[in-house]
Amino acid sequence: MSALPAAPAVPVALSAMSPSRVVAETGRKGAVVRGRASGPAAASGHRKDAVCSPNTHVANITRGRARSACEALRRAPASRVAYDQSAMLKLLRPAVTRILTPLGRVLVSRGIGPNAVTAAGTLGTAAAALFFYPRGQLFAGTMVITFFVLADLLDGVMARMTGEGSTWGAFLDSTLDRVGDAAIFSGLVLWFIVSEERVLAGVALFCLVSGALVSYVKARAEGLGLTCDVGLAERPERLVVGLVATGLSGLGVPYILPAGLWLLAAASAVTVGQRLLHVHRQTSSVPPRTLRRPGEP
Ligand SMILES: CCCCCCCC/C=C\CCCCCCCC(=O)OC[C@H](COP(=O)(O)OP(=O)(O)OC[C@H]1O[C@@H](n2ccc(N)nc2=O)[C@H](O)[C@@H]1O)OC(=O)CCCCCCC/C=C\CCCCCCCC
Ligand SMILES: O=P([O-])([O-])O[C@@H]1[C@@H](O)[C@H](O)[C@@H](O)[C@H](O)[C@@H]1O
Ligand SMILES: [Mg+2]
Repeated sequence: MSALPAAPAVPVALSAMSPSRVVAETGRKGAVVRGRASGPAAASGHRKDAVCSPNTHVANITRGRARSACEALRRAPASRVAYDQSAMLKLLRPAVTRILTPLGRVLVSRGIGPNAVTAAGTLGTAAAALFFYPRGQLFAGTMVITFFVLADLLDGVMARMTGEGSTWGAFLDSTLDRVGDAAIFSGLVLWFIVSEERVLAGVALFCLVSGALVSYVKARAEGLGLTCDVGLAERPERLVVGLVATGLSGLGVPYILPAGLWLLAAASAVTVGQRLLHVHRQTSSVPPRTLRRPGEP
């Protein structure tokens, strides 16, 4: 996930930017393309920032790659490019970062690196989900999973703090997230099978698959040099809805788990649709030869 510009991002007359004025700001995960637009957009006093290749960390942005994504955006009609359709929980990131920073410092001072935290977080999440959930220990499982899943925020904090962020770290972080998510929803599927709740087993399976699809669409789009940082239910939203519903159900709250899972299934499906549309809008206005496949110069 990436930090968005502090002020609300608004559509900007990107076509008014000259490539030389497009600057890929790095140093945080999202690269923000900043330009001075002229015309009505400038007169309105709106910020002239557009998130460009937002899921790409500085370590894995080459200037050419950033430029290719920016070019794609630049060619798209401004009115058809949505810049800020992202989910709301990322607004909590600065506060969460402040809270986790002291812990990150302690770990770093003991020689623990971000990749170790990424791996430990995934191992803990997967083990807890596959141990507690199939036994119906939904509250205990949720508490342990919540503890480990927060490592996904801590690793990024540590990477930024130490300047040890790496392309491998970014890749590992995203890949292991898929393992953790799959374990959480597989644990629930197994529990529903054991308790003969076939419909809910199907809904949990749908959440697993659609959540993975949400992430895949974004990764594939970004691999092609496009942007896809949009959607109602990004990973933090999916986790909060899934874990709160499961945890409360474990405490005996009736109907909360089916309600949460159905909500999550619908929100994930909508998010896949939003992302497909976002990518389609970009591709329909970009000549095919400007799209790069990974590995192509
Ligand atoms: C009764 C109602 C109770 C309600 C309780 C609600 C509680 C909610 C509590 C907390 C919510 C916190 C949400 C925080 C959201 C923050 C938003 C955000 O942006 O999150 C993103 C994170 C991490 O994403 P990512 O991994 O992409 O970013 P990083 O910063 O980690 O990495 C960035 C770059 O760093 C580099 N790097 C990283 C790692 C590495 N090894 N090397 C590297 O180089 C690399 O370049 C990276 O690209 O997203 C998450 O997905 C984590 C979300 C956690 C959600 C918590 C869910 C828990 C919620 C509730 C559980 C409560 C259950 C209660 C039950 C009942 C109680 C009575
Ligand atoms: O696409 P999505 O699943 O909502 O969210 C994604 C996370 O799940 C992934 O682990 C992270 O590294 C990506 O940056 C992205 O934000
Ligand atoms: Mg992380």
